[in-house]
Amino acid sequence: MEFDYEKLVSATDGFSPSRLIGKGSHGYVYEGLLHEEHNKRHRVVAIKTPSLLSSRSQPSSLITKTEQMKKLEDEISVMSSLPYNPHVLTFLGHAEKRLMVVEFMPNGSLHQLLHVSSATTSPPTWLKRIEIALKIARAVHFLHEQDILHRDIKSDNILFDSNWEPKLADFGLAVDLADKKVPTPAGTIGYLDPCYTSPENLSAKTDVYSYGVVLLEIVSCRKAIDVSRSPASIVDWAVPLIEEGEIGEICGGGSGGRGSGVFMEANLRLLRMAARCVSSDVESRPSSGEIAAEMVACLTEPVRSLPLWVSFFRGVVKLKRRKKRLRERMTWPGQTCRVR
Ligand SMILES: Nc1ncnc2c1ncn2[C@@H]1O[C@H](COP(=O)(O)OP(=O)(O)OP(=O)(O)O)[C@@H](O)[C@H]1O
Repeated sequence: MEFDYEKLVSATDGFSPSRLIGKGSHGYVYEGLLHEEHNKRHRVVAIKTPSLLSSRSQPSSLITKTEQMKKLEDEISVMSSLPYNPHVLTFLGHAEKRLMVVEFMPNGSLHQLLHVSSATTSPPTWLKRIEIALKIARAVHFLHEQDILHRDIKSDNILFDSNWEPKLADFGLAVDLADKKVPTPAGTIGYLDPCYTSPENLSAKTDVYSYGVVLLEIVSCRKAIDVSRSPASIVDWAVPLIEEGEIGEICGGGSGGRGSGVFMEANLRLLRMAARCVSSDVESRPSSGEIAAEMVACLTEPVRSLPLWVSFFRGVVKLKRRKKRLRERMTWPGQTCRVR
């Protein structure tokens, strides 16, 4: 959808600092209030601009301006080509390819949820976290099916909507393989595939590496790079532990899955897959489709072992009832009988 440029400017009160949500390396994101003619309602959206368009931004060099405009144009082009997917940030439109309108995500990022909020509150339960991982695996698989590579999968780029549904966002580095352009390697340190050293090395497995890092982050609640620890890289820390089968330390970070028996088997499978994702042998990494399927299997694993628990508890309840009935039958007025 094409928006009127001036309408978007006024939706942000002229790029008012009070509407600024955040700053990226190439642009600013504002909260905008759009008046929708068809239903006479207001809708909150997020509006992304190259930072030079913001009235209070520092003057930029010509190269930087061109680069910023180009990056946003590319992002608009990729996002507008995508069909709707519930796990991908929804593109709503643009104005002159200089402003991009997307759905507003009011609940912050996965990075905040795992690493910032956890300073005051405990991180989400194991099940919740693995559900997030599954949804993002589906988002990546969806993109790969459309021949799109994201190139910047990280917990900062997984945002939560008003229902706390996670969505993959920030397509600033995304590449449409149909365009046959080979961009120079780019990404975020800590998530960037070390095998992606030249443009020709780019493949879907580059995204798989970054996803593997996010999965390690989700399971362990440890940052991708944590300079206060040794080794600082989550990959260098977790992979040897996974190879030795010592996953207790990795799973100890969050609540609800601390190596407890029911989840242990699922955690082991998840972590083995994460280790395959970040393998230096690119060919041995799973495809995004395989990841999504394995995630489903891991999520159903604890549920499959539930019948065992359920029948155990049913057995205990039945036994208690039987004892109670027996006690009632064997008890006469003035006489007690002990049934163990
Ligand atoms: N649709 C949205 N709703 C709410 N907040 C958003 C939305 N999109 C981005 N943000 C927030 O705005 C900030 C800037 O986002 P943006 O995608 O431009 O850059 P980034 O991911 O921080 O950086 P970079 O582009 O350098 O990777 C981030 O804090 C992000 O969480």
